[in-house]
Amino acid sequence: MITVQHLVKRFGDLTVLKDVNAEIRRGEVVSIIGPSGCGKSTFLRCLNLLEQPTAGSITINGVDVMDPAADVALLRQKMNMVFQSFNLFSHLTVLENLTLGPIRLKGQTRDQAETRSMELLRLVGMAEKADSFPDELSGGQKQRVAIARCLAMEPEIILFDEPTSALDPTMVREVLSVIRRLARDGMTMAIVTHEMEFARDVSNRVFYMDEGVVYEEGPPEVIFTAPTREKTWAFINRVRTCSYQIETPDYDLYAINAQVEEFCEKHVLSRKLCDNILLIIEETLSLYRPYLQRGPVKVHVDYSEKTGELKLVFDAAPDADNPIETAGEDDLGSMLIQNIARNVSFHIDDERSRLEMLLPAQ
Ligand SMILES: Nc1ncnc2c1ncn2[C@@H]1O[C@H](COP(=O)(O)OP(=O)(O)OP(=O)(O)O)[C@@H](O)[C@H]1O
Repeated sequence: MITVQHLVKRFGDLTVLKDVNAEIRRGEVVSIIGPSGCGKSTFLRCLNLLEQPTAGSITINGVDVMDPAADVALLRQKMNMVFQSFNLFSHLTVLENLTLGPIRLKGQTRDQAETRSMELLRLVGMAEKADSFPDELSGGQKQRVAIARCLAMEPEIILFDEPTSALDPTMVREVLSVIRRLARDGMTMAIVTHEMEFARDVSNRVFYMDEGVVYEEGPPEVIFTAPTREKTWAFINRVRTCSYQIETPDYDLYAINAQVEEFCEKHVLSRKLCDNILLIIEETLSLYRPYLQRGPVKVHVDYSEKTGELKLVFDAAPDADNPIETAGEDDLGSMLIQNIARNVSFHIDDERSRLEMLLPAQ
């Protein structure tokens, strides 16, 4: 339904979107997540030309929206947007906020527009407030009215730009329930959100944005539990991380230990976990000693606040073999590592080899 290719957006010297490629299909609910400032809202605003893209192409049902001859008003009806700050007209009643667009832009009669608007207000639980003014409503109520107003334009897709960021928790729930209801009814939606649990259970697909691109995309069960790329994993798990580079076989283990202890104290990790990290690093580095002649080994310690798990990654030259396998099953160090660590895995790609393992919190 919507195809985005090589989308670039610059603000002066700042390149926010470097090369965004994405597709949103009819009936899909896509959540867009990612660190603050990575360009999620900019991406959404480019889709309906609230921001003019610098380069690239966007098509909706095969129609190029960046064609200078494109009807931007019609496009915005098809891809209607719900904003964080509601954007209701404060001098109009709730009902008038809904009927304005259909009367002015879609040529509906007042009667037609009011009948449909009342149905939509019922859908979002706001019919009772039809004659109220926006200032008389809570934030959650305003946002539900804004969603009904958006629906009144019969969009093909709704773009939600952080629809709950300005709301307190009870109101977040009422707005999310309305969005869930629309998802059940098969509405196509793209939702920029910081509500991870919601993104997880409402979407068919999740885009994780980072570095100016859709860095990883997939079904929520993959993105939220087993993302394949490093930054997605770190974001999802709210990872605290530290790294050390070991250059020679005569590395200073005391200095590394002191840094690990400091990291553990800072993140209030248990004494036992800290001792296990120290032990595993010491044993693994000693297995890596022969490779240190050829190049450095980097040690990453990643602690996930969310799962309470600690991941250790040893990153070496691509010609390094799995040092645990090389040492053999009878090696004491290798036995210790296998006893304490879980999910020990070893991968090689063109540039690096990586030995990864998880240490349980308890
Ligand atoms: N109109 C603008 N002019 C200049 N810079 C802008 C403009 N709009 C956005 N930016 C910058 O672009 C970057 C991306 O902003 P954007 O709001 O798209 O990020 P985001 O991922 O939605 O962030 P958040 O999750 O914090 O809302 C930020 O550095 C922001 O300051």
